[in-house]
Amino acid sequence: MADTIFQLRSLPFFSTHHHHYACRHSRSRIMASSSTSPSLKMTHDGCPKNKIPHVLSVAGSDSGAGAGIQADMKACGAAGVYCSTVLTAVTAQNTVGVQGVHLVPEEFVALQLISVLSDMNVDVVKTGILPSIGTIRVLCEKLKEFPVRALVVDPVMVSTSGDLLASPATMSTYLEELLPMTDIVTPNLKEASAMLGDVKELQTLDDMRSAAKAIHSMGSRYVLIKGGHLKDSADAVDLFFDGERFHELHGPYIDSQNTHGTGCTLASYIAAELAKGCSMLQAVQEAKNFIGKVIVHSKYMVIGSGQQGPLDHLFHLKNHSSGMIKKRFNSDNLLLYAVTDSVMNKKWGRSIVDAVKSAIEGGATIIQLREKEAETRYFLEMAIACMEICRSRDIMLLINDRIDIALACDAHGVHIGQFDMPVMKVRNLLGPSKVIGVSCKTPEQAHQAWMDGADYIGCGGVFSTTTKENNRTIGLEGLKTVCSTSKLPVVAIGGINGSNARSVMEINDPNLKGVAVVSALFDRESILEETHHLKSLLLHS
Ligand SMILES: Cc1ncc(COP(=O)(O)OP(=O)(O)O)c(N)n1
Ligand SMILES: Cc1nc(C(=O)O)sc1CCOP(=O)(O)O
Ligand SMILES: [Mg+2]
Repeated sequence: MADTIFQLRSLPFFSTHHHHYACRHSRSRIMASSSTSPSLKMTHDGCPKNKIPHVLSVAGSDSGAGAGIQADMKACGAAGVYCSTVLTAVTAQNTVGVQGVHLVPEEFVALQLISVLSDMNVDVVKTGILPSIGTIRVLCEKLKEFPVRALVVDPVMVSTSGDLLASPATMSTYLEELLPMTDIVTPNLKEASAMLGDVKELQTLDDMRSAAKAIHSMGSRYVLIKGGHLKDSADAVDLFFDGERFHELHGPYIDSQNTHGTGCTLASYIAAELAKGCSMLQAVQEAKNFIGKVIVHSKYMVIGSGQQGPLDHLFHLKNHSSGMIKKRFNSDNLLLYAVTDSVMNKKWGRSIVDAVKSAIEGGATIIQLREKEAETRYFLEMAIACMEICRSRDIMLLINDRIDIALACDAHGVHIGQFDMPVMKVRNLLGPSKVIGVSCKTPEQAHQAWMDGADYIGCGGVFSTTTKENNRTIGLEGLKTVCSTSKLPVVAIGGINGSNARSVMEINDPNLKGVAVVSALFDRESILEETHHLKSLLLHS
């Protein structure tokens, strides 16, 4: 306590800087629509200063850096938002478990809160573990003294084994004093049930709806119940309630050991998006997308020997070519994508290998072996021979549909459709360094492919074709729609040839990287000449 008083006296802001915050003292909470409030000041040389979105995390430290303050900082960093921290507890933990907890005295929690809130233009406060009644009260008091735009509460109250971490008295203070100040609370199923007195285990979406209503009536303006562990559901369904309407947020349930800290990360990412000016629903959707991606990217990471590894929040900063980390796919390779066809090769009396050689000589930038008729033994022999050619010419070779052949010949990747093996299963089998392309006709399919960790999208049929039976065409309009929302590079396919390739590229969307062609190259007398001709058209369009 003596140390605390000494520090209060030694801080300069009490007498001189207090007036800066007078304008922030009326609490403006996050509304259903977006809002930003950049407060620009000038530097001494007349340049405008940028107000950086700022989240304050009031939470515990995790020495293993999977959860707690450390996860919060990384999640905010990934969202491009500044994160300051007030520690409420220090834990000794790793991937095996929690070995010890040391609570930070509430006077010192108060001092940290004053230090940050009085000086640093905090937009949004996010809470994690609040281990005592005193800590909860100190936080409520300081938030009244230094209002912020939003309060995001992650109610860390139930351990993964199901034990209640908060005493009944602490829980009451939480519900009666903190929840009415809360903009969004993000319990998982067990926490939601604990908040409601543990009278019922939440098992269905209907249970989640009733719980969300009850928690909303306790004072939180928005409620997000995370249904990650909901029984009998293949999806990870979260339920968002805004006081009037429910929104179900669906995402694939991703089977991974590296999920420690997902709750902290989700709440922090919501806080970060709010700090940037998103509406509450947008913030929740962005956070859900981020969590899905980060779990996929963290799946193969090995840190620690325990059951629950951490997430790799900053995966997008990495560009390694090591086997462990995903190789970056150069989308320029999609410019002229040559897709083989065994029926056409038979018709013209040539082997797959000769067809591939000619296409590469003519200027194809990537090859796909699409051999619907070929027997497995022959297909594998041809694929191995084609891989040798492609490796020597530094051209990628992908296999259509057949994950087994891709594995056996160590192809650069695969192309799969909506009815082939699911992307995430393929990723499990091939590992992070292989390229996965997915056929998509709609923005929803393209979004899913991105969420699942695909590398590019094949979009078509742009025009009608006899190469693929019963293929629905989407036209140039359909191609434009997919390209305009896609987060992945796109290659157009279906009926593309020398007379229409320009019109395809002229939709002029930066996501459209090239055209994939079968018959206009392989159902012709000279593959080399046709490829060469199409390549020069593409280079000059
Ligand atoms: C580049 C590219 N785009 C789309 C497809 C079509 O794949 P899919 O929908 O799986 O159909 P099949 O090719 O298997 O008949 C593709 N092969 N390549
Ligand atoms: C293999 C394939 N996939 C399509 C899709 O729409 O996803 S269209 C198609 C056939 C493309 O052959 P061609 O260039 O001869 O028209
Ligand atoms: Mg297929």
